[in-house]
Formats: sequence, C-alpha cells, structure tokens
Amino acid sequence: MSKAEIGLIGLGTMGAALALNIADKGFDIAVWNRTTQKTHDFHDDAGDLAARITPTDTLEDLVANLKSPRAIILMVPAGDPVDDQIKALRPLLDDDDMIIDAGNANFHDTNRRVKEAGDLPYLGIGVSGGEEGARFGPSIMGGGKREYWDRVAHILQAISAKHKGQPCATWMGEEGAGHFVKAVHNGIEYADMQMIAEAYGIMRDGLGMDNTAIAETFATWDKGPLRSYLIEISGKVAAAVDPETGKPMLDVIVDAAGQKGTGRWTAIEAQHLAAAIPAIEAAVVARNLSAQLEARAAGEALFGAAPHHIAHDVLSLDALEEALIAGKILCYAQGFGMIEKASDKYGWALPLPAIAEVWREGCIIRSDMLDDMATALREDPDRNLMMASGFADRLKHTHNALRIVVAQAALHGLAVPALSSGLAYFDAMRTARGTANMIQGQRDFFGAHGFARFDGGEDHHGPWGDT
Ligand SMILES: NC(=O)C1=CN([C@@H]2O[C@H](COP(=O)(O)OP(=O)(O)OC[C@H]3O[C@@H](n4cnc5c(N)ncnc54)[C@H](OP(=O)(O)O)[C@@H]3O)[C@@H](O)[C@H]2O)C=CC1
Ligand SMILES: O=C(CO)[C@H](O)[C@H](O)COP(=O)(O)O
Repeated sequence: MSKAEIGLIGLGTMGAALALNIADKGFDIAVWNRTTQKTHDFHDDAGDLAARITPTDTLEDLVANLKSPRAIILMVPAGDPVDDQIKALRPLLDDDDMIIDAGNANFHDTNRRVKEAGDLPYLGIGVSGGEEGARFGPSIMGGGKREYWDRVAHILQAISAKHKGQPCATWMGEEGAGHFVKAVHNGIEYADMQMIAEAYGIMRDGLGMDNTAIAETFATWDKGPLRSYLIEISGKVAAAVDPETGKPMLDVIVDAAGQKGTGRWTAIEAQHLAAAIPAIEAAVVARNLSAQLEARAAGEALFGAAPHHIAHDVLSLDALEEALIAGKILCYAQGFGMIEKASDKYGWALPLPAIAEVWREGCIIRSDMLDDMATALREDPDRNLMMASGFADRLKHTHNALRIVVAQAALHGLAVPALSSGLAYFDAMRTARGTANMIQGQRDFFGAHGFARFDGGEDHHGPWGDT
C-alpha cells in the first residue's frame, strides 16, 4: 500500500469518526491507538473504507507509513495525554512534519505547545459536531501559522460540514486562536443548553406539561426562529422512552450535568479579559450546582419545595419561545463580545463574521440564526450583536417575554440562572446611567482609589473625612 496522506492518533469516539470521514473523502490515512486491539477492531469494522486505512501498532510504524512532509492529527483527551503524545512523537519526526491537535485543548496550552514546537509545524484546531459531525462533516476552527493551515486545508475543508457549498473549516489566527474560538463555542453551547433546560423546567414544573407535550413544543419551536440542532435534539430527548423501564428517558436520567472543562475555561478566560459573559458563566455555575444532589435535597427538605405551578394565562408557550429567542441573542452577543476582546488582547485579528459562518453547519450550536449573525457581523464586526438592526428589532419584540418568564420563574421558585443573567445583561446594556458611581464612591471612601467626575477630571476624591 502506498504511504498515507495523513496520520491520526486516538481512535476514540471522535478520532475513529474523523478517520472514517477522512478515508471517505478519498484520503489515505494511517492510524494508531494506545490500545492496539482498538486499532485492529476499528480497521476490521471499516468496511469499504478499510482499503484507505493503514492500522499501525507502533508510533514508529505510523510515522513510517506517512508521506513526507507528514501531518499527524492527535485526537486524545486534553492536558497530559497531548503533551505525552507530542513527547513520544517528536524524536520520530522530521523538522517539517506537522502535529495537529484536534481535541479540545485549553488555548493557553496550545500557545505554549506552539512555542515549544519551535520550527516544527504545529496546529491547534477546534472540531465540533460530536461523533456524527466528526464522521460526516464537523465545523473546524483552525489555529497556528497560516502556512501550516494551508498545507492541510484541502483535507480539513473536504471533511468539514458545508453551508450552501461553503466549507465550515476556517483558519482563525495564530497560536491557540482556533482552540480559543472552540472554547467560546463550547461556552455558548453551555448557555444555549442551559436556557433550553430552563425552558424545559418551566414547562415541566411551572406549567405541569408531560414529556410528550414538551417534546411537541420543542418540535414546534424547531420550525420557527429557534430552529437549531440543540432545540431539535432536546425534542428528541424529551420524546425518548427508556427501553428498560418504559418510562420517559428524562425521568430516568439523574439531574447532575457532567462537564469536561471547556465551559469553565471560557468563564475563567472571560475574567482575564474583563469580558461580560454572564449567561455563559451562569450556565457553568448551573452545572456545578446541579452536581450537588444531596445538598439540594437537604435544601428542599429544610425550606420546602417552591410553589412552582404557574397559571397558563400568566405564561404562554409563545412567551417562553420569545424568551428563549431573546436569551439566545443575548448569549451570542456576549460570546462574540468576548471573542472581540481576545482578538485585541492577543493580536489575533479574529474574523468574527467568518466565525459565525463556520458555526452555521456541523457544530453543536448550529442554527438558522447564525446565518443572520454572520450577516450582521459582516455589516459591522465591532458592534455588539444586540445592537445590530435585525437583532435589536427581535429584542425589542421579545425582551418583554423574557422579563415575564424570569419574573414568573422567580415568583414560583424556579431557578433560571442563564435566562435571568441574559435579562440582566440586556437591562445593563440599555441603561445609560448605571449605579457604579456608588461603587466608585465606596472605593474612594475606604481606599482613596479616586473617581472620575461628569464635570471633568479622572482622579478626584470625595469629602469623606467630613462625613
Ligand atoms: N466526544 C465529543 O463529542 C467531542 C470531543 N472532543 C474532544 O476530542 C478529544 C477526544 O475525545 P473523545 O474521542 O470523545 O474521547 P474518547 O474517550 O472517546 O477517546 C479518547 C482516545 O484517546 C486515547 N487516549 C486517552 N488517553 C490517552 C493517553 N494518555 N495517551 C494516548 N492516548 C490516549 C484513547 O485511547 P485508548 O483506546 O487506549 O483508551 C482513545 O483513543 C478530546 O479532546 C475531546 O474533548 C471534541 C469535540 C466533540
Ligand atoms: O466539544 C464538545 C462539543 O462541542 C464535546 O462534546 C464536549 O465534551 C462538550 O463539553 P462537556 O463535556 O463539558 O459538556
């Protein structure tokens, strides 16, 4: 067999699907996995595609089976496994061979690895779409030197999702820019999922709807402005029945959300950047809180269950849909605002409209609304998305519904942290005169930190000694 065009390490959920996708698009690929049996099982199960796949038992064998200059994709868990693989590979590679970390790396690690790689070509690429996306067309966010991206772009664009024929695989910028954009994607994913879960909670506990009615509602919303992969799968999750018990799946799944860390990375980085992403942060906190099962049960025993039931004439499903539309716009406005801040801080010149475009298909947050976001960001990438005319009009029409949902949820003891953070962000961003003058007064009172005055000057002090 002739040498392969590209190599891949890590035949887990994503790596296996990505390798099949690459082979399916006509590229010969050599693969290696830490557990050798998995490599052979993978090859045995590859059907017609097996002819394009070279299974290898050692890293030396993998490297020997690749065309020079080589390109090797890592698809292993973030952190030490990536560093360990780089360490093991490095001595086997020539100077112009390339390592491509396609997992969910923390972009600070990618920045470091780019530096440590020196002249060895290194790319950090964010891949989104889960197993199905990896197999049939993910969204790909590339980071590293442009010339390195250009070397493999023909493969990455061929395997990516397409929006009206346009590949959803784009170079985002130098160093860890691709992994940064993927982290923000995941932060938005967390907030989008959390807001949908909050709407589910209002339907289940507030409006007393059963899973079938909830599933139908999501299916209806998926035909309107909320049309998106996450709304679609939420309807399917709500409709699914547990084959073991015959109960709705949602009634057998424990209400404690897992997380691998990308949302947390985004929240932490937002603090470093002084970026305002409250809905995303609220979604991360909500996952942390969800894990406190025993403490929450103790809280309910101590304080009693909240009243929950909301009358249907007070809160309609239409209002809930509008609240989700408003929440979604506000959450994306926050995410894109954070990307803009990072672009300035790290000097990446991140292409905001192209980011919206690359998220239109293939990734977990894909939705019809992203196409409109791409258009709005093309018109003016520096403007907060909530101020773009199309989105401002939608917010003018929907923010009152968000207000009603948050108010009713608060009155009935239903926690809606992401929706209420979205509303607070909206209200803060449409308030010219805020309340931070009080904070500045307090800071100056206890620490002589100084404050600016409306009538001029930056470093004034108050007459606190006289009070
Ligand atoms: N699952 C998803 O939906 C998505 C995942 N990702 C990212 O893709 C990457 C892979 O995830 P996923 O495929 O889900 O993970 P899996 O757990 O399914 O697979 C992990 C793979 O990495 C290998 N591996 C684990 N630890 C090491 C190590 N220390 N050294 C060498 N190889 C190792 C495993 O080999 P072995 O068989 O020997 O255990 C396995 O092949 C992660 O960074 C993840 O965050 C990105 C987008 C979506
Ligand atoms: O990157 C992804 C989707 O885009 C992965 O599925 C990731 O694992 C999701 O994050 P978490 O496990 O924290 O929910």
